[in-house]
Amino acid sequence: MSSWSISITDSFLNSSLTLPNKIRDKLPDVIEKLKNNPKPTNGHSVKIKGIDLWRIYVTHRYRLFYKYDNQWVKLLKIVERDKDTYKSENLMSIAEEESLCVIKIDEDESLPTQSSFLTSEQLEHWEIPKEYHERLLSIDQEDDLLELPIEPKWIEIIIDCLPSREKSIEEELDLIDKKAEYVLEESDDIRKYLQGEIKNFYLKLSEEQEKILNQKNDYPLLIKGGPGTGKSILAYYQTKKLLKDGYKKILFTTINPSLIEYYIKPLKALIGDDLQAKGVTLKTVDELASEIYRRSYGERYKLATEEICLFCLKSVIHEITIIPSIKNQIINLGLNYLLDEILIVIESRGIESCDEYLQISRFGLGYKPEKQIMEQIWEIYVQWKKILRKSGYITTEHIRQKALEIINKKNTSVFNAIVIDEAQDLSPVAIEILMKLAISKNKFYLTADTEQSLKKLPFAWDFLQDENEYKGEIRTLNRSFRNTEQIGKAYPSIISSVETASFSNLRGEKPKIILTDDLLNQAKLIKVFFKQSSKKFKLPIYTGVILSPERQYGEFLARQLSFYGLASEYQDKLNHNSSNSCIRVLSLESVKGLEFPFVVVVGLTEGLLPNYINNSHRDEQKELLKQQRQLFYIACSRAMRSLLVFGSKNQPSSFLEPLRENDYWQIEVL
Ligand SMILES: Nc1ncnc2c1ncn2[C@@H]1O[C@H](COP(=O)(O)OP(=O)(O)OP(=O)(O)O)[C@@H](O)[C@H]1O
Repeated sequence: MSSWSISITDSFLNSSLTLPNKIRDKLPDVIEKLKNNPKPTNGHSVKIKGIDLWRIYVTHRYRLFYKYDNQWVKLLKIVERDKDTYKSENLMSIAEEESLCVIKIDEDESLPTQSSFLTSEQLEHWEIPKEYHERLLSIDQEDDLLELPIEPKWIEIIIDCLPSREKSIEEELDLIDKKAEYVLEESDDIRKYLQGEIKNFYLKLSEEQEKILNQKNDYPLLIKGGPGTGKSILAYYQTKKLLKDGYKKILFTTINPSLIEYYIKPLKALIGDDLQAKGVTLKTVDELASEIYRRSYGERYKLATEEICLFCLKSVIHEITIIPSIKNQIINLGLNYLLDEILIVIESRGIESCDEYLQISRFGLGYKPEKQIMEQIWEIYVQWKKILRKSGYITTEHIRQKALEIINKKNTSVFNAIVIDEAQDLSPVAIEILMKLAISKNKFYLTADTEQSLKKLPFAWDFLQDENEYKGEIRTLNRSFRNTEQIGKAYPSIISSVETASFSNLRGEKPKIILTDDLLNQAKLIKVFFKQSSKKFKLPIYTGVILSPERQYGEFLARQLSFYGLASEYQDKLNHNSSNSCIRVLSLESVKGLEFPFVVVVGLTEGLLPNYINNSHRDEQKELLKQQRQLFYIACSRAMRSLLVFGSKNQPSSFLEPLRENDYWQIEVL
């Protein structure tokens, strides 16, 4: 009876593709043997001297390298036995294998020996789409492969299928060992995968993730954790589990449409292409709220942009009759502060009267005005709303409030379960809408990290705990999977309050900060950084991104890099599209929830990061500074394998100070 579970790596799957068909068919048997007993006592395996690594014969020519521990056998890679396979000393001693029981099979189907870098036969055999063949056949070394504008998945398959040229097999297997593992439920699933019957395998969750997923809860559940701890992953698996448990109508939601777009692929991989048919709705709160609003109030409304809101606010302040000294104080607060006060303090919480406004506990904005001023702000708010309405405009917050009123009146709960990712950026009204749309409050899952809140919103969870009947449970994820150990140690030092989580055992370079005011040289250095990172981690160069605090700066870098021969493109918030053919330059604000192998953050310069908003109160400046520090923290935490930051030499950012005090960053002045 088998007692070991099997996990696999992408490299194992990719290298299985190199196998001739007859040998592929042998894999389930080999895996079954390992399931029964992965130790050399099984009569088929050999331990590699000096390291915790084993190999088992697939056939005379092919070896499967694996590890085992805690009742799990992890299949790393299948390697064809040639002179390269046993480059290293430890692996050289194969004489002992000769006495083992070897599976003898006719290996005629093996591939022809290679003359050029890649051959059409190989590409066909590895099932690389035809459209890429011409470009792939034109290259003559591995480095060129990394710069081809084709989907990263195919480049990774080719790299895994080719014999390693630079690294020893031990080094290569060590790298593979640190990558994600997937669960192979049945030995025969590998054959089904190779025949196209199975498209994906499920990730092997960590113990803490597994525990949260299987927890029986009668309350809303909040899953907290720092960047990269797998909160989104858990949200996907939670959705899958809910379906398995028989829940028919599930809402999966998050903060904006571009993140919804990003989630579609992993959710489909886990659940299937027909999400809607399976009962999973993927929508933002605002999509849901406007659907509800339109059903009652019709389609004839215009959504007020920030510019319109500010313009109307300016005209109200200009025209309103109040004591001049108070008016001056209000003007001194600044239009941006006033708009935040209206949208974040008043509307996002659904405040309906001046009394209520005066009594609420403060959060979000740093500065609390005096009572007299607050009364006038309320008056301005009422007038501002009237002007907006007269001009046919409404705010997103207004739509949410109205939708909530409708839901409260009509009791239109529709979802059996709701999963919310990035809940820290949803307002109390938004969360309340979602709670009301859930038929049962005990199937309500949120993930959040308050250190990653980009808005000045209060954390709706705390608010709901205080003011509503929804008492929930909180669970925390502690292990981060995203970054190398070096990046994982460095970015938390940007915010002193953040504790370093426990990190994956992936290793890389310490992240570098280069201080220079020579922007042309900066573009050249960025190109070198991407080239070196891509080569070091054997990942396609176009998986790298540049994150900029300012559009013009970003556009300049995109132009300059393209000029230096590395195709690059600036993409704004609304125009994100993951490209395989250029380096993307993105705004700092737009990368929440995303991750990239190589990240360059530019603009660590006083005036850019942080960028002071003039005219705001001193307490408010402090809050703004905190927000921008968080933005920098989030940007750096997106980097999976290598991170480079650029700042000014002559106007260094104040955010640099705490980073000089530790040993986690390499700081260089040019
Ligand atoms: N058990 C696991 N094994 C391997 N990789 C994992 C595991 N859990 C998560 N990951 C990987 O870690 C990375 C981060 O996961 P995820 O995006 O879910 O984190 P997050 O907590 O939502 O991060 P953020 O708050 O920064 O958005 C992803 O690449 C994911 O595949």
